[in-house]
Amino acid sequence: MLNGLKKIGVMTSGGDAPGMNAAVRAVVRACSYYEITPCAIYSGYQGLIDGKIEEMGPRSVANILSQGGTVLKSARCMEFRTEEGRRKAYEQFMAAGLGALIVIGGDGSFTGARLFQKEFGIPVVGIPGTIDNDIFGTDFTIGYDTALNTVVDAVDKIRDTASSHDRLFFIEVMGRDAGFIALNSGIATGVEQILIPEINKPVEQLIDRIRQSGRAGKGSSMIMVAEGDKSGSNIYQLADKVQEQLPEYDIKVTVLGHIQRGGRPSCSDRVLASRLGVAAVKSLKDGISGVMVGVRKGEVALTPLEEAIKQHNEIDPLLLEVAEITSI
Ligand SMILES: Nc1ncnc2c1ncn2[C@@H]1O[C@H](COP(=O)(O)OP(=O)(O)O)[C@@H](O)[C@H]1O
Ligand SMILES: O=P(O)(O)OC[C@H]1O[C@](O)(COP(=O)(O)O)[C@@H](O)[C@@H]1O
Ligand SMILES: [Mg+2]
Repeated sequence: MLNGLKKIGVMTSGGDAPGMNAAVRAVVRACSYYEITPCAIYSGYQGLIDGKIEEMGPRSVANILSQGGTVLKSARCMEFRTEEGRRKAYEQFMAAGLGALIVIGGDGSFTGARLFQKEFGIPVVGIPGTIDNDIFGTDFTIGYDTALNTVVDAVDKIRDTASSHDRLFFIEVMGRDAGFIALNSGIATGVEQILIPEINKPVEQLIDRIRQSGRAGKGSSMIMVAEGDKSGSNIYQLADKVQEQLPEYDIKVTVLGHIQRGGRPSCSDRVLASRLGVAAVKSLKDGISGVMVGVRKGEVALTPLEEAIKQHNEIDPLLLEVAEITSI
């Protein structure tokens, strides 16, 4: 026990992501290593408000490293968005004797954590866990690599049937606000077009490119669409618009959905989660809070939560160029 820090609470919050368990395990084991008592807070901020808090030890996290989902459960909690909800959470936090909080989640969870620190002086540290990879201050978020592999596996299968029937497929992947999954998995699967929220591509341009692909001798085509793309009001409407202009094409739509959030974490995600879990505990132990732990250029790096929330990772234009060049 250092700096008078006796107990750290850890929770997972927002959309779950493969590798969250590996992060929980690392936090719990690092706490035990530094003689701090780790406490599980179940179901995110909702569990904190409801006092679902339990002491853990190194054996409580046995065999969760390789499991998808989160053993701590996750939630989207409206009540924590209110001052009253956060006060209830504070009361439970103090009643459990906690001295600091580690939140594994996305930008929304970090916004809540920052408010919690600001309003009640609770030291908080964030660990980026979301498949979307849309958190500023880290090159990779926990769950992203696994989700990419899941998408690549699924899209390869779709390519088999698309090419057997000479069909045009629209495939929707997750990414409410960000196109990282779509862009990278799209390059990896050789799709013909990639639509992402960061780039506004007019439907007419998309149709021209599909026609060009046809003229170039392509029998099948796949269009990767990030959930947050605004080319149509949704992927079905977009496919309908294209079908109107290209009646000769046999068009199908596949929405990959929550399959992308499940499954055993990849090796990269397990290592990333382990590194960040340990780094989060070390940071609190050293008296540093109000930050997110991430990895930049291969090194663990701390970013003020405020920056992690407000800023956004940019799409690499060179990747867009690679997608364009390799799909002709
Ligand atoms: N502006 C906010 N103020 C307080 N709490 C918030 C805020 N935004 C999000 N949260 C809390 O964080 C939870 C997770 O946020 P959400 O955006 O759903 O997921 P993620 O953390 O993955 O981005 C929310 O359900 C809510 O409890
Ligand atoms: O299961 P839900 O709550 O519908 O969440 C779906 C969302 O999960 C995400 O994959 C991740 O979102 P968060 O990181 O904000 O939790 C989004 O791209 C997607 O819109
Ligand atoms: Mg989010």
